[in-house]
Amino acid sequence: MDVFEAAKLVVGIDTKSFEEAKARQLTLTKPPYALGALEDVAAQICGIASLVPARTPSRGALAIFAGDHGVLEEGISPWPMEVTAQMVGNFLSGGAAANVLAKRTSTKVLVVDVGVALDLVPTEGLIIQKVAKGTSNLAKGAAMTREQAAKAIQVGFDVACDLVLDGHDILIAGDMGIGNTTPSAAIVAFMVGAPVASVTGYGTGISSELFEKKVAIIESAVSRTASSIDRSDVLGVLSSIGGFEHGATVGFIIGAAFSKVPLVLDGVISNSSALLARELSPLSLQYCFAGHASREVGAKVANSALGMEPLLNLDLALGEGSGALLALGLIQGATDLLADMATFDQAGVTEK
Ligand SMILES: Cc1cc2ncn([C@H]3O[C@H](COP(=O)(O)O)[C@@H](O)[C@H]3O)c2cc1C
Ligand SMILES: O=C(O)c1cccnc1
Repeated sequence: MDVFEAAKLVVGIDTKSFEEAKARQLTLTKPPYALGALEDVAAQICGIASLVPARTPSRGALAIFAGDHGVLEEGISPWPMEVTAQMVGNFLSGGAAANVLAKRTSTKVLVVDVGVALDLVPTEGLIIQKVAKGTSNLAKGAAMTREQAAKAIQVGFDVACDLVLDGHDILIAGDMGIGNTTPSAAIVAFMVGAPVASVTGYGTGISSELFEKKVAIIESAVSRTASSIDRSDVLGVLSSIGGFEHGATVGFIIGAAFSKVPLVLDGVISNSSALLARELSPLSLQYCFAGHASREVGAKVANSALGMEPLLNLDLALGEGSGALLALGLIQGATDLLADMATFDQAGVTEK
């Protein structure tokens, strides 16, 4: 299905189930609201499932969207481009942080090559849907064409729908792409209208000198974009300052909402992408959880602009889906609590 058509068909979560879940929390053997944010998480899961109590999501799937970035030639990351492809190999052989955390929650790990510069060998667990071999350098002009942006969004949407058809009941957004905190900060600055320096982070750990350079490059790309593109023009924004991972993540978010399954956002790549998904499909955000507050400052700014409270704050600065995977256990626990705790009546506990 065409993702842009699907985006218009996304419906909001079931508010009746959401409210019913909130009411049920008050009947469980605990002081009112004692489970804090977990009560909201469980209610949101019930709203998504249109069922109270909802079944706990137990078949998670992490899609790691991988792509390269032409802007790397400006020296905005200390790591060479080939690390993207090398890390794809690491994901496929199970050695990355995301693999270790995915194993703990029996989450399937899928790598989607949406624009890695090097040719990858077809392997089990790898989907090759290269839009191009890396983006163009956004410091010099548009990062991609509008057609490429649309193609990346479609890839992410298709991956989400296929995973749900395969029986996955919660999706996790991951990323791999050396240099990708640069387009992420550019997207946040442009979409939120915040000063670039206030949304740019240190990525993989850059020096303060490199940070100044990163800010200057993003500032010039954002002002080039602002002169000709409107915030509601998602293809325009992506083509000007985005990455293929961002495009795919936009589609992945819409695909989850269209398929009525929850999706856990990770760090600054998925948070910035969610700002774009909101333009195409505002209701799709009702299916999203902010997994964590990344150390990358743009992630925090994006989450607050989206009105989302991150579930964890662990000072992670990794991406890959790592923070979202950690939040998955928490979402599962919250859903279990609503379903399995005894009520005051059942347990014979006196209510105040
Ligand atoms: C070995 C390694 C593993 C990673 N896993 C995720 N990232 C993360 O760091 C990169 C973004 O940071 P920057 O914009 O500073 O390059 C992305 O690849 C992201 O997925 C990694 C980076 C490295 C080096
Ligand atoms: O916020 C993130 O996900 C992040 C931070 C640093 C490097 N890569 C990703």
